Amino acid sequence: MTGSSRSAKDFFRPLAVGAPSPLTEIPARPSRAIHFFDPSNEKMAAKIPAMVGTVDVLLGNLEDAVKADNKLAAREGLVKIAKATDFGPTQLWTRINSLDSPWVLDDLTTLVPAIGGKLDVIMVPKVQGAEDIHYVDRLLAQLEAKAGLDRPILIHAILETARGVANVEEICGASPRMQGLSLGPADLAADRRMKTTRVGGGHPGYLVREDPPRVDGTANLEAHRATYQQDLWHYTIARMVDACAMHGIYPYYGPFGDIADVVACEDQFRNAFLLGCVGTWSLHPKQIAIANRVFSPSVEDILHARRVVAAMGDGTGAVMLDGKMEDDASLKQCLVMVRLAEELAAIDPELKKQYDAITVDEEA
Ligand SMILES: CC(=O)SCCNC(=O)CCNC(=O)[C@H](O)C(C)(C)COP(=O)(O)OP(=O)(O)OC[C@H]1O[C@@H](n2cnc3c(N)ncnc32)[C@H](O)[C@@H]1OP(=O)(O)O
Ligand SMILES: CC(=O)C(=O)O
Ligand SMILES: [Mg+2]
Repeated sequence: MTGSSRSAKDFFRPLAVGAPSPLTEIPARPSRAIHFFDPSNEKMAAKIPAMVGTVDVLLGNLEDAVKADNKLAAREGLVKIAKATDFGPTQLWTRINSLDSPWVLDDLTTLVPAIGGKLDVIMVPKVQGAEDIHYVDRLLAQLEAKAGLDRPILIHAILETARGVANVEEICGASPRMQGLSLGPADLAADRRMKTTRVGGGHPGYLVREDPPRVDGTANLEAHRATYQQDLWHYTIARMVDACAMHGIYPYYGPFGDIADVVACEDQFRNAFLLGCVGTWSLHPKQIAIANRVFSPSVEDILHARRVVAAMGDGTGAVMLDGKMEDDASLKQCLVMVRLAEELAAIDPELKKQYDAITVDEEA
């Protein structure tokens, strides 16, 4: 409840008479790829029904990347697609326009009555602090009550301003609707006055160089020295992950704009996965497979995790496995993997087959 002006006993009370009760726990629904589409782009929109079941989240984007002249068409297009499509296991999200824009009020007052029953999560861009979440929270409660919705729509915030990063913990704890956070590297870079011009990913100038070799104690500054590119986003992602974990919500990478560079995209996604993110964005259909692969634990990882679980028995003490010590803390890490695999297997039959084929030899 950090940063909220509500007292502890009021935190889970609905913010409007007749609004659905807030959730006390955010469900861990698989969301490896949040796939963006522009509902005003007829060609793109026509592909969406066939993508149901192939991606964990479909997100109708109304904000940046949608032309100002197309804002109304995007909103109406999303309503049309949502009404006409059975999303089955796939979640439907939207990214509304920023809270200071001329479009956001109509976004919310149109979408909630029209398709609120189908919308799982509303992504709010350029969130600066808890006050932005409080505003959306109350408005959603009023709109949900009016529309007679029986479950609350969740909120996902994009971390894309310096103030937002500084306030990350209070943003995560601002409402029981908070589902998660995504990194917004493009707007964040601009807001911080970083000197990059890319959408996510690394930069060749952001590096460390190995020390010069020394000859008789003297540095040879003419010698070749390897350089290692560093991750521009490590600090922000690490802050996001901690803030989300602290509040029981979910962190995500964000967009990787170099669509052609699938290798660097995979690396960036994997760094985020290893640091604790549960998913990422996909801007182009070819990024979906990358995200699904990266954000699903590998068969090798699950085999190892299950072996540790089997070897640890009741989960206390310490054992040796393959020459390494395993104990209560490594068991907990393995259980994170095993539980994630179970959640993913429940919605991904191909992955289920792979995980089911793993046999754990308890003597090994
Ligand atoms: C910083 C931020 O805010 S990031 C979030 C905002 N940005 C976005 O949402 C961008 C979403 N993606 C896009 O707009 C597009 O993918 C672009 C502009 C990046 C590339 O588009 P194109 O040049 O058309 O890509 P490309 O030619 O490879 O497309 C191949 C096919 O996939 C379709 N396609 C492309 N992107 C998508 C998508 N996101 N969803 C569904 N279909 C798509 C195209 O319509 C095309 O269909 P076709 O084969 O029938 O002609
Ligand atoms: C994700 C996003 O909106 C940004 O990078 O600005
Ligand atoms: Mg942005």
